[in-house]
Amino acid sequence: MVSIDVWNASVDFPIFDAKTRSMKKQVLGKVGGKIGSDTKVPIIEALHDITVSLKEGDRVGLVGHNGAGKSTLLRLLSGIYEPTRGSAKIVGKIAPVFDLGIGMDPEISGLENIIIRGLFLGMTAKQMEKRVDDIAEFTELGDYLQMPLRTYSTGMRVRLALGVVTSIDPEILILDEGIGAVDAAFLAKAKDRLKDLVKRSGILVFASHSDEFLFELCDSAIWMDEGHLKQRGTLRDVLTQYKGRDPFEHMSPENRERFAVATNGGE
Ligand SMILES: Nc1ncnc2c1ncn2[C@@H]1O[C@H](COP(=O)(O)OP(=O)(O)OP(=O)(O)O)[C@@H](O)[C@H]1O
Repeated sequence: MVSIDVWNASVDFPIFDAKTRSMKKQVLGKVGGKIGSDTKVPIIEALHDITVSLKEGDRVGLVGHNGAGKSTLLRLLSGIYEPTRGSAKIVGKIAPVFDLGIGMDPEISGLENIIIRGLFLGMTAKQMEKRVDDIAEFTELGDYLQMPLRTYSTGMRVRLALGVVTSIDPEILILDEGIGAVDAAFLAKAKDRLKDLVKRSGILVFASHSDEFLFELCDSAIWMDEGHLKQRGTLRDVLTQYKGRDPFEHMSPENRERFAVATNGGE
C-alpha cells in the first residue's frame, strides 16, 4: 500500500547571496520570511508546520497563489526536499513530473529518449521497449523519431515527453502544472491518456491553476497560502473558499454535470 505522511514539516531556504542590509530587507519584505538567529543569513520559510496524510486512491489538487509553496510541497512529498524541521515518510515509488522536458538528451533520437525518460520515471528498459510503439503512435512524430531531439520544435518535444509520461505505471504520481502547457488540440488528445494514467496511479498530487483540469483529474484539494496549509477538503469546497466563488458558476452545463457527479455525487 502506498502512502505519504508528513508531520509538522517546515522547509527553509537560506538566501546566502542576500548579503547587504537593503537586499535582505527586500527579500524578506517580499515573502515574509525571517532572519536566522545564528547566521544572520536571511531565511525564507517556504513551508511552515505542514501535517498531511495521503493514502492509496487519493487524487489531490494543489492550489494557491504564486509563491504560496506549492512546488516546494510537491518536492517535499516526492522526497526531493527533506523537511528542515518535522518529518516525512513516503511509502511507494514516486514519479515526479515537474518539467516535461527534464531528463531528455538533445543529442540522441526521439526513440532513444523515450527509453531514457522512462528510466528516469522509475520504469525498466524492458517495460519501455514494450511501450515504444504505442508512444510513437500517440506522438504522431513519424520518421522524426529517428532524428536527434535537438531538431524538434518545442511542441514536438512536448508531444514526445507527454507520450512517455502518460505511458508509465506510477505508484505515486506528482504532477506540476507545466503539463498543461501543450497546445489545446493536442491536450484534448492527451486528456484520456492522462485520465488513464491517474487511474493506474496509487496517489496523485497535481498542482494547477486550471479549475477544469483539476476537476478532470482530482476530487479533493489542498490550498496553500504563504507556506501554510490553509485548507484541505473536497475540490469544490476548497476552490470556492480560495477563489471566493463556486467554480461551477462559470462552467459549461455539460462539465458541471460531469464534475458534480464525480466530486459530490450530484448537486
Ligand atoms: N530554491 C529556492 N531558494 C530560495 N527560495 C525558494 C526556493 N524555492 C522556493 N523558494 C521560495 O519559497 C516560496 C515558495 O515557493 P514555491 O515555488 O514553492 O511557490 P509556488 O506556490 O509553487 O509558486 P508558483 O505558483 O509561482 O509556482 C517562495 O517565496 C519562493 O521564493
